[in-house]
Amino acid sequence: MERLSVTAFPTIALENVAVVRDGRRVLDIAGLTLAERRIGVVGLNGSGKSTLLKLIDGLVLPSEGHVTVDGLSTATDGAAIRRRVGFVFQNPDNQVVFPIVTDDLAFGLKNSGLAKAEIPARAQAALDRLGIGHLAKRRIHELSGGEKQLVALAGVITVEPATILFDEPTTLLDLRNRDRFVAVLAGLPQQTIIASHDLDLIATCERVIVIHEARVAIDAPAAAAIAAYRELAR
Ligand SMILES: Nc1ncnc2c1ncn2[C@@H]1O[C@H](COP(=O)(O)OP(=O)(O)OP(=O)(O)O)[C@@H](O)[C@H]1O
Repeated sequence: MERLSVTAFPTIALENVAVVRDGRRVLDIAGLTLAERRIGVVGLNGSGKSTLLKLIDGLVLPSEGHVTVDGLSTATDGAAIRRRVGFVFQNPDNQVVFPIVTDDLAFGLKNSGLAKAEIPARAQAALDRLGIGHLAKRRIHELSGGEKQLVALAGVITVEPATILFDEPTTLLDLRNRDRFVAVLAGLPQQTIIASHDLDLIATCERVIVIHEARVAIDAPAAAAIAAYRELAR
């Protein structure tokens, strides 16, 4: 059963943003507004994709310029933004804290404002939604990579963010788990922004941004953006 109803997607805006590291501009974006449901981000290694995602939820702050989510600034409203914007990392081991699946999800809900008694049901509902309700009492470190990735996604879904950022979500998955994860992702009602080298996954996005040498080189519907990226990558 669908728990979430997302009617309008947040507006993410980057204005004159630069991220400078060791004197080098590792991301340099004059202006970018993101409001579509499914947005893909592609680019060569080191082009700046992860940095872009981390800017959006304030894990990285801009050295210059401003990043806002529905008018909230990552510089001053990071905590409020992270309640609206969830992040699924490439390696699920980086985002699980507790050994047992339900305990980990419950931990994520500690500051959600939910009554303590409601937390287990909310956690179970997120697992059920992803078809992994049977993993609730399992030890996370004994799960397969694909199962762990789904548990990490369940942990993000429980807090019902309006936007979910995915950084290389399928690279650790075998073909079966990848296909399962991609199917789950396609059914999410949230705004999703996906950085990936998996061009079949990127092809499912309505808008695709190609980052090249720290800048937005192409911003187009998926087919055109992927074709242009293939040319760029030659
Ligand atoms: N804290 C930092 N200090 C120095 N350089 C950094 C730092 N963070 C990122 N960089 C550099 O910024 C550039 C962009 O990194 P980023 O992780 O955003 O790239 P990416 O496009 O996600 O790459 P990949 O496809 O390899 O994951 C890289 O050259 C990286 O080395």
